[in-house]
Amino acid sequence: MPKSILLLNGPNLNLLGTREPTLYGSTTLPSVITSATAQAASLSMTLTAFQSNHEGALIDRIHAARDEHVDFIIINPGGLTHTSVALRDALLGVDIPFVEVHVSNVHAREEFRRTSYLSDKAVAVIAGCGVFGYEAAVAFVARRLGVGEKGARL
Ligand SMILES: O=C1C[C@@](O)(C(=O)O)C[C@@H](O)[C@@H]1O
Repeated sequence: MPKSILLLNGPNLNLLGTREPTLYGSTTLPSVITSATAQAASLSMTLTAFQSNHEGALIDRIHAARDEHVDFIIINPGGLTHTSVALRDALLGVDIPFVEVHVSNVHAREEFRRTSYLSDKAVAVIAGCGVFGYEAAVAFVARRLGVGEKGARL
């Protein structure tokens, strides 16, 4: 079985590419997903993507990931990063390792964006690299899982 990644995007990330472009750039979410899917395949992994503007839908998708034996989750929780105990509990509940990604540098913005309900439980946190953060996350997960690129482990 190839290793599998679930790429989750939370509220408002469907607007990526058109939303506040000075902060988030001009690359759309479908484009990010197409690239990440191809990148994962090139590293002998599968990648499934899901975006929702609804906290409960994201939680349901995380629960389903356990039944699907997903190996790693990459999540940009959007604004739920700073508010959601329930999303934290879902990720801890399924016990699937995850990487937290933010397109913008959340530490260089409003004070409330410096608090994350997920970061202390994430294997890694990537912020401020623009949409390259997703590519970095997929490459990191491959190394962590010991696939692709000579099976190097982090
Ligand atoms: O929706 C988002 C996007 C974001 O997660 C990012 O990718 O930089 C940062 C969050 O603070 C914000 O609410």
